[in-house]
Amino acid sequence: MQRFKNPLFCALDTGDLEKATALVDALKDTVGGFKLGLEFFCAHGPKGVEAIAKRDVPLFIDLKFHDIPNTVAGAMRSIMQLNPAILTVHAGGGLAMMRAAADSAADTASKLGVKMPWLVAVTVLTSLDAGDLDVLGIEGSTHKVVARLARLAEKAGLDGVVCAPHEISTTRSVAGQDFKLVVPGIRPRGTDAGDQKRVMTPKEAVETGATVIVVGRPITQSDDPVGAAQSIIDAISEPF
Ligand SMILES: O=c1ccn([C@@H]2O[C@H](COP(=O)(O)O)[C@@H](O)[C@H]2O)c(=O)[nH]1
Repeated sequence: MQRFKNPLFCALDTGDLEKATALVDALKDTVGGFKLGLEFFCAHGPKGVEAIAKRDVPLFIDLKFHDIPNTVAGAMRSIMQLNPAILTVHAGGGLAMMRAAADSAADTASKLGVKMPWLVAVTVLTSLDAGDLDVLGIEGSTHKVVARLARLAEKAGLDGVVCAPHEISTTRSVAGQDFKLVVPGIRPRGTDAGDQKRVMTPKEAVETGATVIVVGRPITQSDDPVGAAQSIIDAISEPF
């Protein structure tokens, strides 16, 4: 049995709690879950997350932890109190940091008696392209870098990675079949890419093998968020 009713997670990138809760109430029967990120968490913290969690929806808390192993292990103990379904760290924090995160999450889940969330590592942000990697002094294509970081995340015991749709096939070829591929950078045809540089349509991403697709602005900034979400679900013809 799959963990979520469908692969679509809606990113609630807002500091407005009323707007976020209204979107959850409107969309909860349509989408598979909701992603709360830095903007929401910096504005409302754990209490804001609890207000959303009360709606009994799967929550992806996307804080992309990136620090020394001891600090990330502590952050993981704290965030696990909110019973998330998915959590993120940055793969660039390295093997020891990712191992510390995985160990801390597993230990805390067992102490709290809650289900272990999927712990996934951000590889190369979807807002970056080959030119940006070059400027950062990172050698190799986005495919090579994502594959390298995915192998490292798997070795650290993580459940999967966050990658752009373009790297789904490469990542699948270097990691196990159960490895989760959480994929932002999703744009229904005709919608604005904004700051995203590596984008694909929902249908292409799911057909290529995304486990979860993350869509924010094309839904939340639409005049009809429920209609926008439903048309994404309709476009993903394969059963999840
Ligand atoms: O590489 C990454 C990692 C995370 N994200 C997050 O996904 C959503 C995408 O929102 P859109 O409005 O659909 O662009 C957003 O919350 C990001 O923080 C990402 O885009 N890329």
